[in-house]
Amino acid sequence: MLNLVLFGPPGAGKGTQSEKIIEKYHLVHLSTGDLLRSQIQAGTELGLKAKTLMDQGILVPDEVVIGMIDSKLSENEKAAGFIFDGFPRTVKQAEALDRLLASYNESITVMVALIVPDEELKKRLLTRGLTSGRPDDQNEEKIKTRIHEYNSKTTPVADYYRQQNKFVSVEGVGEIEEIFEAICGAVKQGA
Ligand SMILES: Nc1ncnc2c1ncn2[C@@H]1O[C@H](COP(=O)(O)OP(=O)(O)O)[C@@H](O)[C@H]1O
Ligand SMILES: [Mg+2]
Repeated sequence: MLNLVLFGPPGAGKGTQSEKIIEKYHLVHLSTGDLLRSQIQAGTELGLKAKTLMDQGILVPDEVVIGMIDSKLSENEKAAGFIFDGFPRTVKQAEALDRLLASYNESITVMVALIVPDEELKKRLLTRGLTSGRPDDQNEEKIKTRIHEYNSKTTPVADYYRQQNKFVSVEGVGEIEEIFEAICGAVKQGA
Protein backbone atom coordinates (compact mmCIF):
# COMPACT_ATOMS: atom_id res chain seq x y z
CA MET A 1 0.00 0.00 0.00
CA LEU A 2 1.00 3.60 -0.59
CA ASN A 3 -0.22 5.65 2.35
CA LEU A 4 0.46 9.32 1.84
CA VAL A 5 -0.13 12.18 4.25
CA LEU A 6 -0.52 15.41 2.29
CA PHE A 7 0.34 18.16 4.73
CA GLY A 8 0.13 21.91 4.69
CA PRO A 9 -1.85 24.92 5.94
CA PRO A 10 -5.36 25.80 4.74
CA GLY A 11 -5.11 26.94 1.12
CA ALA A 12 -1.79 25.20 0.47
CA GLY A 13 -3.32 23.20 -2.40
CA LYS A 14 -3.96 19.85 -0.72
CA GLY A 15 -7.35 19.38 -2.35
CA THR A 16 -6.06 20.48 -5.75
CA GLN A 17 -3.05 18.15 -5.66
CA SER A 18 -5.03 15.26 -4.12
CA GLU A 19 -7.16 15.01 -7.25
CA LYS A 20 -4.06 14.54 -9.40
CA ILE A 21 -2.37 12.13 -7.00
CA ILE A 22 -5.46 9.92 -6.79
CA GLU A 23 -5.66 9.72 -10.56
CA LYS A 24 -2.03 8.65 -10.84
CA TYR A 25 -1.72 6.25 -7.89
CA HIS A 26 -5.38 5.10 -7.57
CA LEU A 27 -5.57 5.94 -3.90
CA VAL A 28 -8.67 6.43 -1.76
CA HIS A 29 -8.97 10.11 -0.82
CA LEU A 30 -9.69 10.73 2.86
CA SER A 31 -10.26 14.43 3.45
CA THR A 32 -11.59 14.96 6.97
CA GLY A 33 -12.78 18.44 5.93
CA ASP A 34 -14.83 16.97 3.08
CA LEU A 35 -16.16 14.18 5.32
CA LEU A 36 -17.24 16.71 7.96
CA ARG A 37 -18.84 18.97 5.34
CA SER A 38 -20.93 16.04 4.08
CA GLN A 39 -22.05 15.35 7.66
CA ILE A 40 -23.12 19.00 7.89
CA GLN A 41 -24.90 18.72 4.54
CA ALA A 42 -26.74 15.60 5.72
CA GLY A 43 -27.74 17.39 8.94
CA THR A 44 -26.41 14.64 11.23
CA GLU A 45 -25.81 15.20 14.94
CA LEU A 46 -22.06 15.01 14.34
CA GLY A 47 -22.42 17.56 11.54
CA LEU A 48 -24.36 19.98 13.74
CA LYS A 49 -21.70 19.84 16.45
CA ALA A 50 -18.85 20.19 13.97
CA LYS A 51 -20.42 23.12 12.12
CA THR A 52 -20.26 25.52 15.07
CA LEU A 53 -16.52 24.92 15.42
CA MET A 54 -15.70 24.76 11.72
CA ASP A 55 -17.53 28.00 10.93
CA GLN A 56 -15.22 29.73 13.39
CA GLY A 57 -12.09 28.11 11.99
CA ILE A 58 -11.50 25.95 15.09
CA LEU A 59 -10.45 22.29 14.87
CA VAL A 60 -13.13 19.69 15.79
CA PRO A 61 -12.22 17.26 18.63
CA ASP A 62 -9.66 14.53 17.91
CA GLU A 63 -12.08 11.67 18.76
CA VAL A 64 -14.53 12.84 16.10
CA VAL A 65 -12.08 12.81 13.19
CA ILE A 66 -10.29 9.67 14.39
CA GLY A 67 -13.66 7.87 14.48
CA MET A 68 -14.44 8.97 10.92
CA ILE A 69 -11.04 7.78 9.64
CA ASP A 70 -11.44 4.48 11.49
CA SER A 71 -14.69 3.70 9.71
CA LYS A 72 -13.37 4.79 6.29
CA LEU A 73 -10.33 2.52 6.63
CA SER A 74 -12.53 -0.45 7.47
CA GLU A 75 -14.77 0.28 4.46
CA ASN A 76 -11.77 0.24 2.08
CA GLU A 77 -9.66 -2.76 3.05
CA LYS A 78 -8.92 -3.61 -0.57
CA ALA A 79 -7.62 -0.16 -1.53
CA ALA A 80 -4.23 0.37 -3.22
CA GLY A 81 -3.57 2.93 -0.51
CA PHE A 82 -4.86 6.13 1.01
CA ILE A 83 -4.19 9.80 0.74
CA PHE A 84 -4.81 11.62 4.01
CA ASP A 85 -5.72 15.24 3.30
CA GLY A 86 -6.18 17.54 6.28
CA PHE A 87 -5.52 14.68 8.71
CA PRO A 88 -3.71 14.17 11.06
CA ARG A 89 -3.96 17.74 12.33
CA THR A 90 -2.68 17.09 15.88
CA VAL A 91 0.00 14.80 17.28
CA LYS A 92 -2.74 12.84 19.07
CA GLN A 93 -4.39 12.19 15.69
CA ALA A 94 -1.05 11.12 14.19
CA GLU A 95 -0.51 8.61 17.00
CA ALA A 96 -4.05 7.28 16.57
CA LEU A 97 -3.53 6.93 12.82
CA ASP A 98 -0.35 4.89 13.38
CA ARG A 99 -2.28 2.56 15.71
CA LEU A 100 -5.18 2.19 13.26
CA LEU A 101 -2.86 1.39 10.34
CA ALA A 102 -0.83 -1.02 12.49
CA SER A 103 -4.00 -2.99 13.16
CA TYR A 104 -4.07 -3.69 9.39
CA ASN A 105 -0.29 -4.34 9.34
CA GLU A 106 0.08 -1.07 7.44
CA SER A 107 1.87 2.23 8.05
CA ILE A 108 2.34 5.71 6.60
CA THR A 109 4.72 5.62 3.63
CA VAL A 110 5.57 9.31 3.47
CA MET A 111 4.37 12.76 4.51
CA VAL A 112 4.61 15.43 1.83
CA ALA A 113 4.34 18.99 3.14
CA LEU A 114 3.34 21.85 0.84
CA ILE A 115 5.18 25.04 1.80
CA VAL A 116 3.27 28.29 1.10
CA PRO A 117 3.75 31.71 2.77
CA ASP A 118 0.88 33.08 4.92
CA GLU A 119 0.18 36.06 2.64
CA GLU A 120 -0.32 33.76 -0.36
CA LEU A 121 -2.60 31.50 1.75
CA LYS A 122 -4.83 34.43 2.73
CA LYS A 123 -5.10 35.53 -0.89
CA ARG A 124 -5.96 32.02 -2.12
CA LEU A 125 -8.54 31.37 0.61
CA LEU A 126 -10.34 34.67 0.03
CA THR A 127 -10.46 33.87 -3.69
CA ARG A 128 -11.70 30.33 -2.97
CA GLY A 129 -14.34 31.89 -0.67
CA LEU A 130 -15.93 33.65 -3.66
CA THR A 131 -17.06 30.28 -5.05
CA SER A 132 -16.61 27.61 -2.34
CA GLY A 133 -19.59 28.63 -0.23
CA ARG A 134 -17.46 27.68 2.77
CA PRO A 135 -18.25 29.93 5.75
CA ASP A 136 -14.65 29.53 6.96
CA ASP A 137 -13.31 31.03 3.69
CA GLN A 138 -15.44 34.15 3.94
CA ASN A 139 -13.42 36.66 5.90
CA GLU A 140 -9.91 37.50 6.97
CA GLU A 141 -10.65 37.02 10.69
CA LYS A 142 -11.68 33.35 10.23
CA ILE A 143 -8.75 32.71 7.93
CA LYS A 144 -6.42 34.17 10.57
CA THR A 145 -7.93 31.83 13.19
CA ARG A 146 -7.39 28.83 10.90
CA ILE A 147 -3.78 29.71 10.19
CA HIS A 148 -3.25 30.26 13.93
CA GLU A 149 -4.80 26.83 14.74
CA TYR A 150 -2.50 25.34 12.13
CA ASN A 151 0.64 27.00 13.51
CA SER A 152 -0.12 26.06 17.12
CA LYS A 153 -1.65 22.56 16.88
CA THR A 154 -0.77 21.16 13.48
CA THR A 155 2.86 22.19 12.85
CA PRO A 156 4.11 19.69 15.51
CA VAL A 157 2.71 16.88 13.35
CA ALA A 158 5.52 17.56 10.84
CA ASP A 159 8.10 16.83 13.57
CA TYR A 160 6.28 13.62 14.42
CA TYR A 161 6.90 12.30 10.88
CA ARG A 162 10.35 13.89 10.70
CA GLN A 163 11.36 11.73 13.67
CA GLN A 164 10.22 8.68 11.68
CA ASN A 165 12.25 9.85 8.65
CA LYS A 166 9.07 10.15 6.62
CA PHE A 167 8.95 13.91 6.12
CA VAL A 168 9.52 15.53 2.72
CA SER A 169 8.71 19.16 1.88
CA VAL A 170 7.76 20.60 -1.48
CA GLU A 171 7.52 24.24 -2.61
CA GLY A 172 3.76 24.91 -2.90
CA VAL A 173 3.94 28.14 -4.90
CA GLY A 174 4.05 27.91 -8.69
CA GLU A 175 2.30 26.03 -11.48
CA ILE A 176 -0.05 23.29 -10.25
CA GLU A 177 1.56 20.83 -12.69
CA GLU A 178 5.10 21.60 -11.49
CA ILE A 179 4.09 21.16 -7.87
CA PHE A 180 2.48 17.84 -8.79
CA GLU A 181 5.73 16.65 -10.41
CA ALA A 182 7.64 17.62 -7.26
CA ILE A 183 5.15 15.65 -5.13
CA CYS A 184 5.59 12.59 -7.36
CA GLY A 185 9.35 12.90 -6.91
CA ALA A 186 8.91 13.06 -3.14
CA VAL A 187 6.69 9.97 -3.20
CA LYS A 188 9.33 8.06 -5.17
CA GLN A 189 11.96 9.15 -2.70
CA GLY A 190 9.83 8.17 0.28
CA ALA A 191 8.34 4.91 -1.00
N1 LIG B 1 -0.27 26.12 -7.07
C1 LIG B 1 -1.30 26.94 -6.89
N2 LIG B 1 -1.21 28.21 -7.31
C2 LIG B 1 -2.24 29.06 -7.14
N3 LIG B 1 -3.41 28.73 -6.56
C3 LIG B 1 -3.56 27.48 -6.12
C4 LIG B 1 -2.52 26.51 -6.25
N4 LIG B 1 -2.95 25.35 -5.70
C5 LIG B 1 -4.20 25.59 -5.26
N5 LIG B 1 -4.57 26.87 -5.50
C6 LIG B 1 -5.83 27.52 -5.17
O1 LIG B 1 -5.79 27.79 -3.77
C7 LIG B 1 -7.02 27.52 -3.15
C8 LIG B 1 -6.84 26.47 -2.07
O2 LIG B 1 -6.53 25.22 -2.66
P1 LIG B 1 -7.02 23.87 -2.00
O3 LIG B 1 -6.50 22.76 -2.85
O4 LIG B 1 -8.48 23.92 -1.76
O5 LIG B 1 -6.20 23.95 -0.60
P2 LIG B 1 -6.35 23.11 0.74
O6 LIG B 1 -7.12 21.86 0.40
O7 LIG B 1 -4.92 22.84 1.13
O8 LIG B 1 -7.04 24.03 1.70
C9 LIG B 1 -7.96 27.05 -4.24
O9 LIG B 1 -8.77 28.12 -4.63
C10 LIG B 1 -7.02 26.65 -5.40
O10 LIG B 1 -7.59 26.90 -6.65
MG1 LIG C 1 -8.86 21.06 1.31
